[in-house]
Amino acid sequence: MFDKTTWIKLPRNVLVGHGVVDELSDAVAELPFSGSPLVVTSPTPKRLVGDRVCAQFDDPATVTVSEANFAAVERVIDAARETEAGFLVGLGGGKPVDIAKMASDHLGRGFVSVPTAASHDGIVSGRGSVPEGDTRHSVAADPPLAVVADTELLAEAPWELTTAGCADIISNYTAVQDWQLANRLKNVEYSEYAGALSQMTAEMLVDSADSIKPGLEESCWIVVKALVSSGVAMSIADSSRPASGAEHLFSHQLDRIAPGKALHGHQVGVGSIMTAYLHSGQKGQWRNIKNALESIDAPTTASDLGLTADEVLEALTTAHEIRDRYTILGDGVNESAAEEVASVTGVI
Ligand SMILES: NC(=O)C1=CN([C@@H]2O[C@H](COP(=O)(O)OP(=O)(O)OC[C@H]3O[C@@H](n4cnc5c(N)ncnc54)[C@H](OP(=O)(O)O)[C@@H]3O)[C@@H](O)[C@H]2O)C=CC1
Ligand SMILES: O=C(CO)COP(=O)(O)O
Ligand SMILES: [Zn+2]
Repeated sequence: MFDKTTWIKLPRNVLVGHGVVDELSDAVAELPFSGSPLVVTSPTPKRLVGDRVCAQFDDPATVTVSEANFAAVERVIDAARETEAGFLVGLGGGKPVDIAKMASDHLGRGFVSVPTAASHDGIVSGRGSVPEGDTRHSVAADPPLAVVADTELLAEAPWELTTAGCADIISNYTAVQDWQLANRLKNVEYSEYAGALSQMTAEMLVDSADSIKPGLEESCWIVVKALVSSGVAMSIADSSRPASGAEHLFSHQLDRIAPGKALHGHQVGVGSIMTAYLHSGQKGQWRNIKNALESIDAPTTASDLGLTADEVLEALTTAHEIRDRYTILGDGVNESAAEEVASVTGVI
């Protein structure tokens, strides 16, 4: 008997464009929600666009979070219960969106993602990432039922947030290579469809690199579409594998060693340069990844990230301990090999 079952959870309405934040209530009206939302946001997005969002609903409650942690998720769960919110709106960067996502998953109430920064693919995906103890990587959580990405707002956000989103997508190259390697060596289940979608997303972004420039609203359009596509690849795989390999392990380890120094996307971009080298050596595609990152003005070195060489080397040699996910790092890169890859690629 054929006994394979796949359950792919995807957003239903995805709005991307100039001024679409004012269409949030229309996007929501089509969804199986009732009542008013709880708007989960953080200080800057609240100041920038909170009133425009709240004005579209009947007396919505708001929770402002400033840290991504489980206490904040609990606070949001309590507020949603107290206010009998019908659904949650995550308004902001990855932090409030993830907190809303985790709380809505716990409550079994839907949520809508309204990103104000195109900083990584978590704004779309069925993955939630809230640090707990030593854990930094994402866990499964229901994806947003709608994503409303206003390119006018996103284009006004600091440019580095957008380049971080680009770098998160460029890192899909090495994530897919790691996934294929794990399939060959460890028989890890691999989805051709999700792998191809993720790789194509990275290729399309790199092909558009010339159109990705600060102040150009079209750049945000390109990046958001790529983030959506990467999120879909993760939903198809029911795993972050298509978009997260050794370069993400390196970034998660940096979040423990040197917290708050650099953005997620920027860290994975630099990680991707090094893990591409580990995959294929001098003649491999690490130069293409580095060139692509340079062309959009994303960091390519330890000092661009505000990190010391020692921090990079420590993260690279210990990244394999982050989670049970087989990658090119195998059972660990030793110190001299780490120094070689980081110096040949110009990271240190
Ligand atoms: N779910 C997933 O798969 C993933 C989740 N993550 C998580 O996402 C978070 C990081 O995401 P990131 O977006 O960088 O983090 P934040 O939400 O912290 O946003 C970064 C900064 O940008 C500010 N900001 C947001 N929008 C604007 C805007 N339009 N204009 C000016 N400033 C703005 C924020 O302000 P303020 O300080 O007021 O919030 C904050 O200071 C982490 O918690 C990480 O764990 C990361 C990768 C993947
Ligand atoms: O950031 C992600 C994909 O870009 C999620 O990956 P992790 O599961 O490693 O947190
Ligand atoms: Zn990522």
